[in-house]
Amino acid sequence: MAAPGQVIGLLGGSFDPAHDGHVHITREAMRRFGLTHVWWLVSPGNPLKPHPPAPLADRMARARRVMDHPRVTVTAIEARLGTRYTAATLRRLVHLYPRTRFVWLMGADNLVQFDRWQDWRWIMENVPVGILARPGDRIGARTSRAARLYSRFRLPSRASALLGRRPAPSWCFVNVPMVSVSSTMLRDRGDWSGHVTETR
Ligand SMILES: Nc1ncnc2c1ncn2[C@@H]1O[C@H](COP(=O)(O)OP(=O)(O)OP(=O)(O)O)[C@@H](O)[C@H]1O
Ligand SMILES: O=C(O)c1ccc[n+]([C@@H]2O[C@H](COP(=O)([O-])O)[C@@H](O)[C@H]2O)c1
Repeated sequence: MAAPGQVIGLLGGSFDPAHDGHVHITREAMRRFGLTHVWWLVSPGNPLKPHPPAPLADRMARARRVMDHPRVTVTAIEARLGTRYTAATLRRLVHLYPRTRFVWLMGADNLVQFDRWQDWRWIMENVPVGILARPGDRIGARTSRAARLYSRFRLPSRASALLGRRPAPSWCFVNVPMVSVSSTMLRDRGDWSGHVTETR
């Protein structure tokens, strides 16, 4: 699945459902962070979210319809590995693919609460992190605890293309054009409730 020399961006998410915002940040991340590939890690369930998402098979099917790019793979690898926490997933991937470079990708909203993630410092210290602007979260992200504690490891956005080749800790925030869609918005509009009412 991964080959030596590749620089693979990992976009973890509930994808409940996948939408144009995910597609947009994936394309921007490939361009800005010098990634050769991106994997969408469709999560068995975000450990911080109280309600379980739609069935994994439905979210995978929708994600594969929405994201059509030869260098993007939609995968349920966390379900296969039996991991739910990102640090555990990354530990396994780094072990399985020692000659591949990984970059953890996330929207700015996740940097705001990153210090609540399990072993978040391990993530910062072992895998470069690429952060993409999201409506409403740009300032909160840049002033977050994680951003402050790791401020001296921040790569300036003009050097973002180097992120995937740098040793951790290294993180970079890029101010990409923003798309305001969210899965919450789509669920609230009734556009998605797994296989039961999906119309697309
Ligand atoms: N419009 C967007 N702009 C920037 N980042 C986004 C956007 N939508 C999702 N992301 C990022 O994609 C990753 C996966 O997101 P997720 O599947 O939780 O979608 P979501 O729209 O945030 O869902 P929900 O509304 O249910 O919280 C996260 O890192 C999130 O920050
Ligand atoms: O590891 C953690 O503690 C942790 C806490 C919250 C979220 N995550 C991961 O962050 C990614 C985005 O989650 P979500 O639900 O906002 O799409 C997804 O891969 C989750 O598994 C991970």
